[in-house]
Amino acid sequence: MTDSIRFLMCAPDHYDVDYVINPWMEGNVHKSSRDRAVEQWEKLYHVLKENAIVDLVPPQKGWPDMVFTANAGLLLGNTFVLSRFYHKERQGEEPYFKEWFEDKGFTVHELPKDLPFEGAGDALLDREGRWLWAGYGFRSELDSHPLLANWLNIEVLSLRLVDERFYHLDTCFCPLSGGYLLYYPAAFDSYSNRLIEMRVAPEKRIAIEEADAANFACNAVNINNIVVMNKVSDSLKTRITNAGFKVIETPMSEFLKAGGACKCLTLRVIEPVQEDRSANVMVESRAIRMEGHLLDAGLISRALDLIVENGGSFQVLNFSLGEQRQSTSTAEVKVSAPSHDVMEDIIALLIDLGAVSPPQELCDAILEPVVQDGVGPDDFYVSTIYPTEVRVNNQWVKAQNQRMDGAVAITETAEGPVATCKLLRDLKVGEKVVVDVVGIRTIRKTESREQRNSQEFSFMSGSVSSERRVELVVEQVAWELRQIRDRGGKVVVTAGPVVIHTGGGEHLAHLIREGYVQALLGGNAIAVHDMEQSNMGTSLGVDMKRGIAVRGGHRHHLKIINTVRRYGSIAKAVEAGLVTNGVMYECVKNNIPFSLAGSIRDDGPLPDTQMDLVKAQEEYTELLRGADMVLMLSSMLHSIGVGNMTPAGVKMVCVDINPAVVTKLSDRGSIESTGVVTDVGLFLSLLVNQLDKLTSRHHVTQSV
Ligand SMILES: NC(=O)c1ccc[n+]([C@@H]2O[C@H](COP(=O)([O-])OP(=O)(O)OC[C@H]3O[C@@H](n4cnc5c(N)ncnc54)[C@H](O)[C@@H]3O)[C@@H](O)[C@H]2O)c1
Ligand SMILES: NC(=[NH2+])NCCC[C@H](N)C(=O)O
Repeated sequence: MTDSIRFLMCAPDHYDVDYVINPWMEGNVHKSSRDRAVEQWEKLYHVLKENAIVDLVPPQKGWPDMVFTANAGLLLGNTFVLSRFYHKERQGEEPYFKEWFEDKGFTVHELPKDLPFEGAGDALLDREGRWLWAGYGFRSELDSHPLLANWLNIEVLSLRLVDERFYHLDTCFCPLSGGYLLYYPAAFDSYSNRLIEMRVAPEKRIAIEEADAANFACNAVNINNIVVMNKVSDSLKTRITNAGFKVIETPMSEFLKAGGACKCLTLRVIEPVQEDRSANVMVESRAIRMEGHLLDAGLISRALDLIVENGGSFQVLNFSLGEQRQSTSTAEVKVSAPSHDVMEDIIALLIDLGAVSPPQELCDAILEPVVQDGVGPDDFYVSTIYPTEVRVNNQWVKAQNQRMDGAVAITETAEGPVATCKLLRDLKVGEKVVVDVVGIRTIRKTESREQRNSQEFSFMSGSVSSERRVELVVEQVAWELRQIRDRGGKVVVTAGPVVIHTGGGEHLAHLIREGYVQALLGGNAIAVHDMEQSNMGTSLGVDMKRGIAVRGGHRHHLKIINTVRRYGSIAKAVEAGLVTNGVMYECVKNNIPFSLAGSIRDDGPLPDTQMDLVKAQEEYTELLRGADMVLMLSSMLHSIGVGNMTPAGVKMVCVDINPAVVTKLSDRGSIESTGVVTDVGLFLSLLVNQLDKLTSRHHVTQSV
């Protein structure tokens, strides 16, 4: 028996599965055998007693989970942090554990109300006493970690649990003596896995498979070189043995039904204490403020979900609900994250939802100089599609040229600071760039309930519409196109060769001729196949009238490329009468600017195809400037390129037969984007039909 090692246990007199608070209890209510549970508990008790001292806390009727003393609290030296249980089913255990530790002379700390922390179930000391691993995500709140660090004067490393089955840290993580660690990596998020890998050398990590994890192999009691656990696979047993430990198996089937095993049934009362330790925790907290239709637009729930999904936790500090239909609500939320990097990721996402710092915490954006042309500082703020303002010299400055995936550069001018979204390659020495995520806000339109509902109906709120709804979307797009044309607005079309292959070319040509398109973006192929069709009646060698391949037709597109190259440009080929109809013909005849961006697939290319991709991106950006609507027609490559350049506020309609492409393009979190999963030829023909109907109806109305 090792004198210095001491455990606390609680006899299973009142143990049963009475309720469901974890996935293991599901379907097991009153299904565990009392006799077998007692037998298994006794066996564990005796194994431990042979190797350590075991104290007992009296069991209490009505608190069946009190057997799991690991959850009583957390001890270090003479300090005990009492658990604050997440579920009311276990909260009644707290006073009994408190009394026991106070009686024994421990200094007992209690967490604030509503800040759950489930003791040694969720906090495990490195066996050398160097730091404390603390879990969060299900039962314990991240915000409890700074308190643990202070009370216990130790470094706390926060680990996020992501698999409900492993809801307590000790179900999937077991530090062993000699710096070894037995753990199940899939129970943690990637940030936590990186942290574990940074602190525990590869040869000391014993990562286990799901089958052993599901048998609670990590829920083991380690006493020096002994590891006591539920039954374990032979291969894992060999690995643990090879690391110098002796494995003692003891059955735990009855406790598994409540989601616990060996380690849960014990609380180590004497832990190694390192003298030269100091409090340290990487957890950061910041407050944010949100205003708008927080409840009925679902903004607040989106914000809170986003915090949790990205590894943070939150506390709603105050919430004032707008009382009238038109009035807005405000909320102040404290966000906590396990590190600065995670905090930045979360805040950047919240900024996109319109979150700002509360007035008392407002400060200027942090700027760092560009020290090499075309390279930003490491921590640069990545711009999004949303209109963005940065705070410079206590003033909000609106960023110019809003686009996603850029940096925000600040230049001082005589009129004051100017903020511009810039691609990394365009950054210049002498400029300053916004880093971190403070002093940045995005401007979200606050639509009234009615506006939102009608837009949602008409544009389906960024949703992907099914075939039977195509006609409805076509009606809406036609309506928008006509409105934009009539007020002298700008519609940019991006299109791939499928438009021509599906017979949509004549319809797109019609739209251009009728003034519905103000710029065309595409690649080599749309122009090649459009002119092939105009000149030879085929598209990629397929006869467009009969729908069959023409003998030798595969050469057609090369011939047209060759001829246009001889003329020197598409415009010259049109002027010379080589091309007499179609998409490119209408662009030339109606002075509609177009840009053809090159790609690795291109044949030829056509003389107009811009093979310098930086220049092509610039041409695209230029043609997109001031657009009211972008119609994306069956080109994943060019449509995604365009999506990246287009700020929020521009209506985007993406038509593609592949739902994944449509989802990627229309899922911009902005109300203006709509996806249509359908054949592009069919879409264009319906659209032209609808526009004709609208126009004739317009004429009729006028003449009445
Ligand atoms: N001969 C050539 O020079 C040549 C030929 C082909 C492509 N290219 C070039 O390769 C690049 C990529 O071409 P891309 O944009 O066509 O390819 P892409 O794969 O990026 O996009 C094609 C899209 O069309 C969709 N689609 C297929 N059938 C459809 C239908 N019936 N209705 C609606 N959508 C449909 C697909 O789901 C896909 O998303 C472009 O730059 C293009 O110019 C060159
Ligand atoms: N430290 C542990 N993992 N304890 C297991 C606790 C089991 C108990 N039924 C609960 O859900 O709270």
